[in-house]
Amino acid sequence: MNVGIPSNRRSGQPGQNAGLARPRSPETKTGANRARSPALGKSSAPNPSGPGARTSIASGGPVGSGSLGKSAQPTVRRVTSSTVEEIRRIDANREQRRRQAEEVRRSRQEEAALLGAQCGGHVPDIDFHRMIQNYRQQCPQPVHFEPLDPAAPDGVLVCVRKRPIMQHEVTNSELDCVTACNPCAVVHETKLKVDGITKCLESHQFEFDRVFDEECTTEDVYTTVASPVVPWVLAKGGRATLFAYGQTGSGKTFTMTGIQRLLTEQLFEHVRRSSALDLTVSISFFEIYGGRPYDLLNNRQRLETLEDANNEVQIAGLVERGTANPQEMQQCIDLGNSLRTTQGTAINRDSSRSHAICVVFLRKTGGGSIHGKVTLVDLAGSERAADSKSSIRQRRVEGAQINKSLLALKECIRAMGDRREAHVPFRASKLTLVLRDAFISRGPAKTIMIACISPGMASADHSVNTLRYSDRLKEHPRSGKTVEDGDSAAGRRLSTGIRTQSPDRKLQSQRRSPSPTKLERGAIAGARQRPNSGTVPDLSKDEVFDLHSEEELLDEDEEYEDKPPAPSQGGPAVPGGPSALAPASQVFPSQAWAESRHWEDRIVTQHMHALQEDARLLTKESELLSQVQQGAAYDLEWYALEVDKIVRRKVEVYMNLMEDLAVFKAQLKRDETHQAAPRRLSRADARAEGPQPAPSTLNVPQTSPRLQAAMDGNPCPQRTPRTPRLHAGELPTDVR
Ligand SMILES: Nc1ncnc2c1ncn2[C@@H]1O[C@H](COP(=O)(O)OP(=O)(O)OP(=O)(O)O)[C@@H](O)[C@H]1O
Repeated sequence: MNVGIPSNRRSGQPGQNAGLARPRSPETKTGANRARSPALGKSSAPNPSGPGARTSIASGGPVGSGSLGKSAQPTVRRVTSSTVEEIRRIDANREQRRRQAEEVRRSRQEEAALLGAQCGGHVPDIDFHRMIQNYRQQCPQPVHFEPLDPAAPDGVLVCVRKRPIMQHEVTNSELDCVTACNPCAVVHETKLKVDGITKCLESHQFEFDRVFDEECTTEDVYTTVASPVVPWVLAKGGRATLFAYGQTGSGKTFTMTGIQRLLTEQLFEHVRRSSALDLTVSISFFEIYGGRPYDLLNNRQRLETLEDANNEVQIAGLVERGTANPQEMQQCIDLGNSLRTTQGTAINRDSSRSHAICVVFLRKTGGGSIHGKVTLVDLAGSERAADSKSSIRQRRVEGAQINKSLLALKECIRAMGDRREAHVPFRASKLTLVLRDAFISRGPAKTIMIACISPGMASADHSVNTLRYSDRLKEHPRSGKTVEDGDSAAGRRLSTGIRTQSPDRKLQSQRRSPSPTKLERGAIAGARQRPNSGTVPDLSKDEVFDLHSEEELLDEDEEYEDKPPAPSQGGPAVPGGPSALAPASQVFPSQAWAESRHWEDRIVTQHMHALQEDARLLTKESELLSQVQQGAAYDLEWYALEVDKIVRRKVEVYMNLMEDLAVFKAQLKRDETHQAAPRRLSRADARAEGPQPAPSTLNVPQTSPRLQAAMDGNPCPQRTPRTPRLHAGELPTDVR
């Protein structure tokens, strides 16, 4: 018999069901709880009737209109079991949950619509957006930017600048995943938990000397980090070096051009004020592209890095322009920036593919000796291997070269930071070679690294790498340690002093691993009591990424060699340096790279010669033709002979070019596949590996003497002597 089941449950009347969701009145609660069986565990009151027993409750009148209600007599007391009560309670809870879920869905939709409107209709992941917002709300107020203290001990100042999110990132529904809260920079990564559904936030936190958010202007950056350096350089006669480092498209050039402009204005003002020092301002501007320096103030003239007997690196032929006022200096800077090598890449439409180095000298008037120096280095953008997977080989080689030199820069800093390493591999790249005095300086020196980061979520892993790279620089001690670059290097003392380290930094410096360990990072986060709304960063994975990325970098290009210096050879005189100089590029070539370079140069030279020869033959040909057409050359047999000679010569020239091209192409292929140890290919190798020139029925020599000379590394081939000009009626003796 169903008397115990309430009719409203069976009839399913909404009004009555809805009423169940209301909080129960104390009376109902008491009665229901008393009736609940102990098996449900909710009631403390024991049920004397035992499990399954029904408790009779006076209903106070008829209930419901269902069949059950009809069968029951109005005067019969309603009987409700504990199970029924439990079902009611569950129903009520479910209903409540449904309403809450509905409420959450509606507010989520509203938020997504709002965010979508801000992002031009592209809705990013709203859950991650909320998590990041939540994280930011819990962040403490950023610390006020204190300008760099010029009196602070020499060392490396590491700052971070986050640029605003760009339209193309918004269009790709990318979230701003970087929280810049001076002195902390946090990169959030979105992850799914192991269940594959639950979203969580992974936050990588770093601490630097200054962290500039997207609201900060270049003036803010300049005033804080660069401006105090100018009076210091004048007063101490020091050397200051500013680097802009970061992923391609992260705002390095934007920041550096602003700093160049502001420095120009400030420098002349201070020089004017310090007229007693009697200084003049001059500027050099060059870029390192593909491992070679080019003068940006001299129409991209190719330069040579030379090393003197004292192991001082000199850049032969680099133009240094004297500037009398800020306008002149700005003109030089604008000229240099306009000549810089740029290319469109997948990340940046106008990506700088070179390291631009602008050196501002303060020299004593008349004497010419350097009083102080400010070097502004706009590093080429670091790239992930994935970013540099361009179909154009040149882009890939550029990317590999850039990464290689940045890796070399890091290695130098790493080696200097490690007291156990006596050798600093400055020669590992041109960049580190020419910047050596930024790190090893006899006088007072300050180095400022501005790490630029993109806020887009697609760049999160790259931003973490940039911050990790910069984090590494903080460990550079510059603390009275002798670092030598090669056994013959004159031992140079690093300028003494180390920045006072925060406990966090000390903690990091004690270790040898590239980044804080999981525990350390946890300790850092804990020490700062910064809430992390996401999961604990999985550093083991980060380490793998870091190693992986380095492997990728190395894999993109051959490992560089760091050989001991060769004895100085005779070379061109360098202004301001000893006459006996050895080209640094010859002393320490990267073998495979040098091999490619050799062939590249040779092919270009060869092509030029072929073109010149062709032009000469063309002139001869047209003269010959006009003679025949005008009837001046009546001997057709002679005419045929001359044409034959011309064509043979042309074929010979182009066959030689084709053969060299075949070798070059095989070399490129070999470089790309990294299969063989670098070695110079012979023509036989090339024939075996590369495409064959078209078989010729003409009896022409396979290799010209000029070409053979070039292949054997002999001096540049001699131009063929010009044949005397033919006049109408004259017979040419030889077309060669
Ligand atoms: N702080 C900023 N505020 C506004 N726009 C910025 C900022 N930083 C960078 N940008 C813009 O971002 C784009 C990329 O910047 P920039 O060319 O300076 O990057 P980069 O790091 O030098 O790249 P690459 O290494 O490829 O040359 C430019 O359009 C620039 O105007």
